[in-house]
Amino acid sequence: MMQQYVQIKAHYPDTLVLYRMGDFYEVFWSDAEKAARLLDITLTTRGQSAGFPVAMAGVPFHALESYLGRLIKMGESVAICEQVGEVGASKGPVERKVVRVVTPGTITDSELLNDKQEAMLLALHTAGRQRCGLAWLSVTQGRIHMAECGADELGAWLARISPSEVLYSAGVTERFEKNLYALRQSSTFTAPLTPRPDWQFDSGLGKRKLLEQLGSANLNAWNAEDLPLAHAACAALLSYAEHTQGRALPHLHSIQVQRDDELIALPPATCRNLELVKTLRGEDAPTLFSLLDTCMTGMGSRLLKNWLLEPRRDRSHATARLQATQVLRGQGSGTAPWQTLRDALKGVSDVERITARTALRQVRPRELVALGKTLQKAQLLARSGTAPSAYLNQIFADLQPPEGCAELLERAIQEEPAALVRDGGVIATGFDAELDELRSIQDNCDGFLLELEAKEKLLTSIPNLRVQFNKVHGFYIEITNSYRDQVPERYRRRQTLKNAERYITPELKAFEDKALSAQERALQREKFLYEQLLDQLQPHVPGLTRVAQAIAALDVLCTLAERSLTLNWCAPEFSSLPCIEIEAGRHPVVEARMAETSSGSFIPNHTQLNTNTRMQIITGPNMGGKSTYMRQVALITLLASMGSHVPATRCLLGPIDAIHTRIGAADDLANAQSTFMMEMTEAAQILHAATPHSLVLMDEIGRGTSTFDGLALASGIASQLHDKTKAFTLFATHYFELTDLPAKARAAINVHVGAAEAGTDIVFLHEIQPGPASRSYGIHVAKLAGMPAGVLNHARHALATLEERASEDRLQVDLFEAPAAAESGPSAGPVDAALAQINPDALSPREALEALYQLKKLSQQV
Ligand SMILES: Nc1ncnc2c1ncn2[C@@H]1O[C@H](COP(=O)(O)OP(=O)(O)OP(=O)(O)O)[C@@H](O)[C@H]1O
Repeated sequence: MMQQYVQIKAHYPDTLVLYRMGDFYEVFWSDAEKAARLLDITLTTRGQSAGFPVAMAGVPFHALESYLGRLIKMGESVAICEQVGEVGASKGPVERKVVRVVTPGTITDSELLNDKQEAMLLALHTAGRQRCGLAWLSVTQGRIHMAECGADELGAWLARISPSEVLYSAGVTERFEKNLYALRQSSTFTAPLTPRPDWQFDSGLGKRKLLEQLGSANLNAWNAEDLPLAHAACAALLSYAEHTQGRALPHLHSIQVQRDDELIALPPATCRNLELVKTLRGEDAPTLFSLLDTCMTGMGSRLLKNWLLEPRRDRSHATARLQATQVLRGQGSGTAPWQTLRDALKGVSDVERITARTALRQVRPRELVALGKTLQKAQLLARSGTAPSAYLNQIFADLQPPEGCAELLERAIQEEPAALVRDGGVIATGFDAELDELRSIQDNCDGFLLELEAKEKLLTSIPNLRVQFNKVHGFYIEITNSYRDQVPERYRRRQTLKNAERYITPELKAFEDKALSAQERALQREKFLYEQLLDQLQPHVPGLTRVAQAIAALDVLCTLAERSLTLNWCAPEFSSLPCIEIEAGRHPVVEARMAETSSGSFIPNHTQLNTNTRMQIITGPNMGGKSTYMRQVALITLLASMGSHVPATRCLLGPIDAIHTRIGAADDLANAQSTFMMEMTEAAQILHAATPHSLVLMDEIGRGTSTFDGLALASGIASQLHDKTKAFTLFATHYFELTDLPAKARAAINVHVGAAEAGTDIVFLHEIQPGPASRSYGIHVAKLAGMPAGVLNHARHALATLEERASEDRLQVDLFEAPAAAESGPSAGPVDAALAQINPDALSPREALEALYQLKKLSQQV
């Protein structure tokens, strides 16, 4: 048996192999030590191998799911090795096989999956330094996603996709691998990284696999022909997914190509700072997603998250969603359409995951019952009639279940089947004549025997004749010796006892054959019928996927309608001219929190950004509401772009290509970056990436260093954003000197958050008002924070002295004066000069070598 184990384990060197032995899954040697450590189970030893005791640990088979869940959460992969042969059918150990490998990115078990979250498996390919190919899929969805991006954008893609497992080629450069681990350490993504053999990342192989998967001659229909790097990633992705499932994935029949210029870029910092799906502390609520997600189904929640994190630059999707939401909101009288539809969506099963599990032949009987019921509901919903929204009509059309599927499920599966097929009691009565007969034999066994006994008594006139059964001899008719001579010819003797003889008749023998194996055969028959049912369901898989998508979309649209009404949001409008115009905008999450805790009402604020005003310099006291205001503009922009209503009374939005944020500074100790370094890195990334169609939030840039350095850098960054980048910019600062910028910069204005003084106290008005703030109120805020009176007194005194000296010494410094010349790199030396003279294409090998010697000589002289 250990030989068999070692052979199996050799194929899964980096995976915990759970080896089925009777009622336990056992792990051996280093796997046992690891499992004992991770799961806190007892480590024992048994027997010896090469003179050493064999370490082993085990978990009971019925508790597998819970142990699996814990291992997967810890990022482990597990190979499940089952007994597949008949016990005792051959010499030696019963045949065993790894039936599936469960990894964090390829889980399909409903118990292990999060309802609201897709488990994405992502493969990553890089050739050269510049470009990366990405391919990702959720095994429980029917779609492969592909993209190619610049190496510097990889972090943003990984943050947005948020994979559960990342595959990369074992042949990548050390530098690339280091970068990847650095991204993970900086929490850009949290998934385990799994290296795969280099040869699996083959572009040609990937394309062939895709064509095979889609049953198509080319990839033009999906606009996916020209993506060799993504194809290479796809090859590894599909190989791994198939390897873990132990079979092909027939339900993957569409691809979606994402191009970087199609989506509104939401870099990792933006997702984090705007608290879209996680709070800054890493919790699930309160976030924008937790506020929005009142979906009735897991499918809806997952799609909503997708819409939120993948807003498109093109407004057609958003417009269609808004139109549909408008219809669902109703006219204000009677029950609104969204309410009726939501009621119907209650209790709907996860068709998407059940469909995937059907395609993978892992589906459980009860899931199929739930699927059948949902399809009946979907059929009713599909008849909801026509609506003045093309998108809604398409959804209603897509809700029509595949022909005959619901009926097949209803006929085939019992209403309340056993949890597992192996327990029997799954296939419905009336579905299969042979199964019904086998079951009736079991049910009627006693009746038959009594009937037979009465009949034989009558025929033979033997009053104490008895029909009986025992495990060794099976069925028999027992006749005491006193009636021996009345035994008819047709009786065959089976066994002789002291006082009696036991007989069998052809009729009883036939019954015995049937009855003895009836239970076993019924079970076999059920398994066979279940497999046959799965075969019959396979052609319905594409149709079922379509129904799943329609349910999810309907759920999200009803949710958006409900949220817009409950939270009193308005429909945004889109413009082709650059602008972000918001009337009475609110921060949705802060407002909801305030309503929840009854801590006053949120003060709405207007925002006017257009070609004339591209930048707001925002000043005002700490706690005044600067960050809240800036974030609310970004959140409203994002909500509108995904096709949701927005917390405002009016919103007009022009084209947007990215939302960049530089807010607060969390120390990145893990990556040994100081607060200031991180602040500058993020600001530099924004200056490189932003365009005139981007929205940029800069909160207190420069505060992480000395006042002069910080002020100088902040003014440089503000000027660059205004003059060169020309992005829509909200620039909050405590440097009053920056309020001089609008005097010079045509498209910048000053605004401030209002505050009123009441003696030594301060009242925050949270209102954005035109012009710069008059003062900073830092000491007032410190008082509010409970700073000791001694410190406050000291500070007031120091402040007065500082202010006095500053006004005496104040030099007329013009922060925004253009520098004499752009700072160039280090001055060019003789080596650079010599290098500049060289044209590599024009050199012979000999000349090249000569040039190299010369350069070396020059460099030694420097
Ligand atoms: N418009 C508003 N209406 C009501 N309350 C608000 C509003 N804006 C902000 N607040 C409240 O004020 C608090 C502080 O706001 P915020 O963090 O935006 O201030 P800030 O000016 O950015 O402060 P700092 O400069 O210290 O970062 C918020 O937590 C919120 O409770």
